[in-house]
Amino acid sequence: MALNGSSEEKEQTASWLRWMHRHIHGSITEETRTELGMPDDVDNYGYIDELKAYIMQTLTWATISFQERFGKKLSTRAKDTIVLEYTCAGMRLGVPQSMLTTTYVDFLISFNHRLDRLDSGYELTGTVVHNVEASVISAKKHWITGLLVRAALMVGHSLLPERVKCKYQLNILKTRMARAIQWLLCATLWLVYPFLMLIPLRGMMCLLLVLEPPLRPILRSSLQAIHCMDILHDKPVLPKSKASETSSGLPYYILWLASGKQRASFLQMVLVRTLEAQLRSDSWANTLRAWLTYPLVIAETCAEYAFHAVDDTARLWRSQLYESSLFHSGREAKMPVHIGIIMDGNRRYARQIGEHVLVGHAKGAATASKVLEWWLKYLPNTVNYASPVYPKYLTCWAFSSENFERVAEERDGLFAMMTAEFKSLAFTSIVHLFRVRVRFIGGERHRFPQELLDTMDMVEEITSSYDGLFLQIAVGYGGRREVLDAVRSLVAQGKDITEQSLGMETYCAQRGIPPVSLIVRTSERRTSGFFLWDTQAAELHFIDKLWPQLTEIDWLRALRSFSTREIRGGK
Ligand SMILES: CC(C)=CCC/C(C)=C/CC/C(C)=C/COP(=O)(O)OP(=O)(O)O
Repeated sequence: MALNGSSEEKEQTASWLRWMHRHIHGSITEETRTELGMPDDVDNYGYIDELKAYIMQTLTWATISFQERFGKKLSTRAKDTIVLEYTCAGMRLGVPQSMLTTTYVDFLISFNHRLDRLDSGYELTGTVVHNVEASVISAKKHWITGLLVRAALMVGHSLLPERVKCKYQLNILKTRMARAIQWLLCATLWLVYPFLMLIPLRGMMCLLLVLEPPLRPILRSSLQAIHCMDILHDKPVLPKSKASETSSGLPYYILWLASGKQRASFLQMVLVRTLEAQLRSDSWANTLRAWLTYPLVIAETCAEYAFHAVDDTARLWRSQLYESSLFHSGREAKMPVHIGIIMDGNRRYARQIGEHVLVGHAKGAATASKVLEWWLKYLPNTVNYASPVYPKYLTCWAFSSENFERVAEERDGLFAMMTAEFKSLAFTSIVHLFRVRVRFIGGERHRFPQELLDTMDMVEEITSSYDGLFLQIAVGYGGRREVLDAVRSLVAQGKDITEQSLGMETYCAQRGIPPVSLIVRTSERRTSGFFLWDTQAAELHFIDKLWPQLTEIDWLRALRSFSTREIRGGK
């Protein structure tokens, strides 16, 4: 599951989960439903929330056990993150937040408690387990997949908590021989785990498609199902046309298989190229052409990845150097308390790469998510973060009041993009891990589409109890408008307009957020009215790059630049 994947990736993951959900629902018989006291409600997919929470928690347990058994020992933070990933997925599937946990310690308590309740209350029985097992085993598939599915069931079962394992025995594990095979499988997995981890999940799926062509239509149709569903509104996430074929005539799932958290891994790419060659081999002449050019295609992929590997290593070293000079130099680095970011240059970037302006905005949105990652990345390992030496407040200016005047196509595209990004924010594990309270500031709400407004309300609501860090997103924001609103509010309250009273009415002050200490802006050297009142003492840091080109080093450089400035506040 993508920790910081793109919002599109998260939409896909959620829709995928919901799609599987529907199928599992299909395997639950009327009898089981009555026995479990499940409501007959189709919208609920036949699951009571308790059972959904139980499934999410079992998966959480299995993932953590898998990592610990076959991979490396996990830190508390890593475990917290896994718990949160499933919590976010559970929330997207409609499990009430109160039934899920945000830390590993709470997860253990809650999981054991849930198991106790399931044991003593209604019998969860092996029926559900056996029905799922039967439907998985009996589904029509090629022998390779059949074997893999059995192996996955065996390994998966070995990862369950002891008390669940002995209660819900799988049919395929009844014989001594099967249990010996299970033991062997686990031992083999332990040996090959480090190599397996080099191929991400999408690479594995690609490998399966290479080995077993009958699976291709299944992936195509399930991806169509994924693309056709948006978890909150049950409507298409991507236009249907995108789900069929790419411009080169290959199925759309190729693009999906070739994507990854940041860049697809090398082995994944080799597998994608192999699958492409197979897919192109639809006639004698095409087969010959595809396989003759195959070595060249692979050589090109190797060269591309070698270049990226050098580039990435250099970047990593540089950011590590910056990081250590900032955070580990022995003295406490001086940090801005509140950083305000003006993202500028998306359209120019799109023009530079010869793409539609919305592609520039999409790249810009990806950079905004990366900034969130960089902001949180250097924090100490804690959910109850309280260190005074790190920027606690971050404000990103996403949409200005002037942006309403852009052409309808761009404006509507931006609205759709912001809706997807903000929705994704609500289900981003690091937001919950660091207890980031998200709030939106700005005016002219009536000019935004209802879906965007609902999404903003939902994000604010989901994070309303958090107080670790604060993320403000300015939408429909204009500096003059903010001052005007403050004055109008004072007049309406019949108060005197003084420096002090006006200072209490700004968007930040109303939320208890301190004035901005550092403004970071890309590509231009002006502040365009950003927090007109609350930036009197703000330091400015301009970056001569377009917003989508921003890197982690630029972010660290901004922090370092602030830490070296002498700030006397006029004294
Ligand atoms: C999560 C989150 C905060 C998402 C925000 C989505 C996003 C990237 C909004 C930026 C929109 C915008 C008007 C950027 C300025 O570039 P420009 O269009 O003015 O480019 P130009 O200066 O080249 O014309």
